Amino acid sequence: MLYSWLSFLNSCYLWWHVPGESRVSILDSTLREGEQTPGVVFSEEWRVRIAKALSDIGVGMIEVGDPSVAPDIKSAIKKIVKLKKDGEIRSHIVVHSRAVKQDLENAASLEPDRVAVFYGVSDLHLKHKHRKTREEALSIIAEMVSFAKSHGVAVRFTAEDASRADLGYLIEVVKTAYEAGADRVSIADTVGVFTPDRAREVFAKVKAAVPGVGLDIHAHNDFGMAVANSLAAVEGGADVVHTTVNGLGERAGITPLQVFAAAYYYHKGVKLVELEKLPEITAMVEAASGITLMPTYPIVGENAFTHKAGVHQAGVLANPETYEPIPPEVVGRTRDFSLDKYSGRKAIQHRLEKLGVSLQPEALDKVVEEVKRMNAPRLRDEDLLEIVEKVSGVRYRAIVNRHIEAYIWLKVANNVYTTSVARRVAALKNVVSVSEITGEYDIVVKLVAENTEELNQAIESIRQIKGVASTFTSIVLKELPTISMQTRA
Ligand SMILES: CC(=O)SCCNC(=O)CCNC(=O)[C@H](O)C(C)(C)COP(=O)(O)OP(=O)(O)OC[C@H]1O[C@@H](n2cnc3c(N)ncnc32)[C@H](O)[C@@H]1OP(=O)(O)O
Ligand SMILES: O=C(O)CCC(=O)C(=O)O
Ligand SMILES: [Mg+2]
Repeated sequence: MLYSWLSFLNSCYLWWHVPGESRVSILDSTLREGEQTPGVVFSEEWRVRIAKALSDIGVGMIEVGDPSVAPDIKSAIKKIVKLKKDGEIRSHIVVHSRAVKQDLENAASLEPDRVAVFYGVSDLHLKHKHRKTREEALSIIAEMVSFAKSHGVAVRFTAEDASRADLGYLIEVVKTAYEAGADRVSIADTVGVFTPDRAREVFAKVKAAVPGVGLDIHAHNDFGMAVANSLAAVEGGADVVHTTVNGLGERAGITPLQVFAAAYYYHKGVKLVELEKLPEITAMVEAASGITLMPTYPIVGENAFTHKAGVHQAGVLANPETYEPIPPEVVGRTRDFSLDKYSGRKAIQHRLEKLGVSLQPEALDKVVEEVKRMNAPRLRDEDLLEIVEKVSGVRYRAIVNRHIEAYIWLKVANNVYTTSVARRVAALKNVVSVSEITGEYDIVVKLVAENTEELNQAIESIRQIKGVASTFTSIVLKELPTISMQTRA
């Protein structure tokens, strides 16, 4: 009960990281930028599930798509907005739109919390895409922002390709959008050319020139710097960071939610979302998008908390901080060791102890030698036990039966002499042992059969014995070696 209250308070706190606050919050664009990943389309059902999951982990804003792109996107946005109105989603809902009146009307008609109007502001975009001068663009931006605003929604203006725009002109753009009614402006690094220093500088200068405006960083990952640039933009004055789950998006994608949130926690000590739920949402978006992460992916990749080199493994066994930036549990992960020729005595001994095997130093040395000779990738527990068996001559692996073994628990009817029933059972074919016992049952019988048909017949024969009131059958799946078996070998 206490836990669910704490969890509820935590999610309120996370959700409250919304614009207008001086704190940083996340805008997740998996449903808009993420669906711009080549090969990805989300079904309506996935869109709604992803939106709920993002809200549940405490994302401040969710960019749900552009309804003018396709009918299914519009229909899913309607469902998501309804869930927001019904209180099932707490994040602010943001709808994307070109600076086109018809598109803006379409976006605003869905009654999201905010409409985001984008327009390219670099000379490249102005000349080749929009075929407009800088001055013409300023008046289009002012007109479209105030048009959107007149529909009763909050408005963000996105300065597309801002990182390649002239900084003086970018500041004019931000002022224009702000004065026309956009309380937030997204400074987009559309082709990922920011460096952390430049991102920090641009955000600081824009913020100094237009102090009242809230600033978003939308960082593409073309040179692998999206997370670093987003952190630097925050230092410069951004208070909303755009992310996608698993870093989906155009080309190399944008800032991955999981990596940014974990890095922010490491560097600033603040949890922007419920970090321990990150593996869950990672798997959800992998399933929805059909794009699986490479094992070395930070934070949520399979190897992110797995140690291989013996020196690392020994260090981690002494103190995990030696080779881990944050404890895996913080982000819902667990630590693992990959054993192969790179492992040393400590890691191998540790794994064997976990398997319940304790070796003398000389035997351990032999096992380590054998592991190093093998040149095999990633030993499974079964492989390691096989090596130990080879070295020691002792059987450690579970014995999987080729025939069927079962235990039959019998209840004897009232006023029937238990031993007379036990004797009759003992005389049957397939019976290995019969014991009279205390407790809920009176007799336990061990049976061995070649197949299920034979087992079934044996159980039937037991049931037909006069005085047997009821039976309960347990089939043996695996038999483990006992200390006495190990000593015998
Ligand atoms: C950096 C980003 O990711 S911003 C988000 C980009 N989002 C999208 O592209 C959404 C998916 N796009 C689509 O479904 C379609 O391109 C639509 C529905 C938006 C437009 O389709 P069409 O009308 O057939 O136009 P088409 O795609 O051929 O060309 C884009 C047109 O939009 C114009 N345009 C581009 N950006 C903007 C903008 N921000 N505001 C207004 N017009 C714009 C282009 O100049 C071009 O117009 P033109 O035909 O006069 O040259
Ligand atoms: O709307 C935004 O903030 C960003 C638009 C976009 O996807 C981009 O410029 O890369
Ligand atoms: Mg983008």
